[in-house]
Amino acid sequence: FGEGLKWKTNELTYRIENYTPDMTAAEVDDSIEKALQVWARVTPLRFTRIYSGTADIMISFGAGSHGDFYPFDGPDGTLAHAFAPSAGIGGDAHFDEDENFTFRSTNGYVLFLVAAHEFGHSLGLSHSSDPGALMYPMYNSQELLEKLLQLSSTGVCNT
Ligand SMILES: COc1ccc(S(=O)(=O)[C@H](CC(=O)O)C(F)F)cc1
Ligand SMILES: [Ca+2]
Ligand SMILES: [Zn+2]
Ligand SMILES: [Zn+2]
Repeated sequence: FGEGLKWKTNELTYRIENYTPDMTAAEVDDSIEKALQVWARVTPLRFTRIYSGTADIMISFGAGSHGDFYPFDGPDGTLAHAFAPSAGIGGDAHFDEDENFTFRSTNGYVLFLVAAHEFGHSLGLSHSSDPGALMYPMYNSQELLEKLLQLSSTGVCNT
């Protein structure tokens, strides 16, 4: 949505406003953190979690119409959406509560993958035509998951 904008600072805050019953809170926190780390490794950006007030990236789960002009569509179809950088709703990421999000298993959508993709939008990226790319608008989990995991795992070992 409105890609092409860029954040004016490298210090971004994020806030997890609510949780999905599909996973434990710790798994949601971990998926979000890892998804942000993927971008922190390839950009000068740093992400700080806050627990109240308005963060640059407000993360929430909702189903159907959830307060913006892009109501979700029930199970499958759109899994989530995110807004390009700007004040207010800019940068926010919404996840379709009607999806079954999982932590690592393949039955359902891996939240880490979906979040990493959505945060790409939150950072102003648009879609890639390369089917192996994270920003490819289709969810092909296995290949993406391996690619991201080794990416983020290498990130862990050398930091
Ligand atoms: C790999 O991560 C995602 C792939 C596809 C989607 S999506 O099917 O919800 C996508 C929304 C988006 O591109 O963010 C679609 F266009 F609706 C979200 C995350
Ligand atoms: Ca959906
Ligand atoms: Zn929304
Ligand atoms: Zn996308």
